Amino acid sequence: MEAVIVNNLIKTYPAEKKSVVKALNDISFKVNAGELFGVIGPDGAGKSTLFRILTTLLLADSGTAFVDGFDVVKDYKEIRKRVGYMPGKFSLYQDLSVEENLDFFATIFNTSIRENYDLIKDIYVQIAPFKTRRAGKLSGGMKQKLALCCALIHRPSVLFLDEPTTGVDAVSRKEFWEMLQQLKKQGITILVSTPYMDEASLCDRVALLQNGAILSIDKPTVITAQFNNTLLAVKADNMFGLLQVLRESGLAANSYPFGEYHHVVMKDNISIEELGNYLNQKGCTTVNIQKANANIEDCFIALMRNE
Ligand SMILES: Nc1ncnc2c1ncn2[C@@H]1O[C@H](COP(=O)(O)OP(=O)(O)OP(=O)(O)O)[C@@H](O)[C@H]1O
Repeated sequence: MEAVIVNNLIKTYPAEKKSVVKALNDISFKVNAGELFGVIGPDGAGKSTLFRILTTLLLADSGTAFVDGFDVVKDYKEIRKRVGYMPGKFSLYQDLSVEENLDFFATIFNTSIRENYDLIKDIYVQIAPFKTRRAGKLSGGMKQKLALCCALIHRPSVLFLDEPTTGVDAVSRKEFWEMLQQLKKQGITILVSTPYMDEASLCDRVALLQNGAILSIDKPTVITAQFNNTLLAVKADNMFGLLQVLRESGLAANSYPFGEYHHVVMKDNISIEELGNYLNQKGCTTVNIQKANANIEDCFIALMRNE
């Protein structure tokens, strides 16, 4: 069964000089019940707009969407009972304590912390030592855990997490994804948006979103397997100079900084030796060339160029 169905959603916002921004440009997709589904895209791709439409906080210009079988427009009251939503910006009451925030969210959903404690227990024990601390005085990682507890306290069947790991340190990010895997085991469908491409591999399936359009949608391993150019990781003493030489060479279809290397997407008929010789001729020193495996970021860059 599908937990989310999106058909031809279009959403525009008014922009300057009577023009419009197409935040969602006719997108369609489905999410299966129990899936951990990632919406991956840079700032401005349309992630928040999509989540706000699916959680009934915003109306689309056209198209239809269903969550848990209910129409986001006609059945918005039913959907609000069934979804948990963690918005991108910290949305809890800064002046209420950890415990008071949780109690508040439980009360507005007509439930209690006790009733659903088993669902949040593993997350809540991590913030319980600070339960009397005001939410505004928590660290970023703790705020994120509290927000997740509040989004779960009414036992939603579909959970929407909008950029939950943005601005959170690497350790907390890892812990957060482990928590999502545990929630998935409890049968909750999870839609999570993120600008961090490395998080794609932690999802069952992902939609790559750019300028309101889906560039690709599949299992992360299927998307990376579709990258069919030779990809090289290249390093030299002068990385800035190396990038310029690569871009002027005409040997690469694309080249871009990637961690401590530059990734180079080779043109079909060019060998690694040819590239190495060319770089040496052009005065690049201590050149190191290795074959690389494309990850989601490489695929995203390639798909964006094709667009
Ligand atoms: N209320 C608004 N009025 C005008 N334009 C908007 C409004 N909200 C969003 N936009 C524009 O719509 C596009 C999509 O924005 P959206 O916030 O959905 O993207 P996002 O992927 O969530 O990125 P971000 O992380 O930057 O919020 C962007 O170009 C944004 O500037």
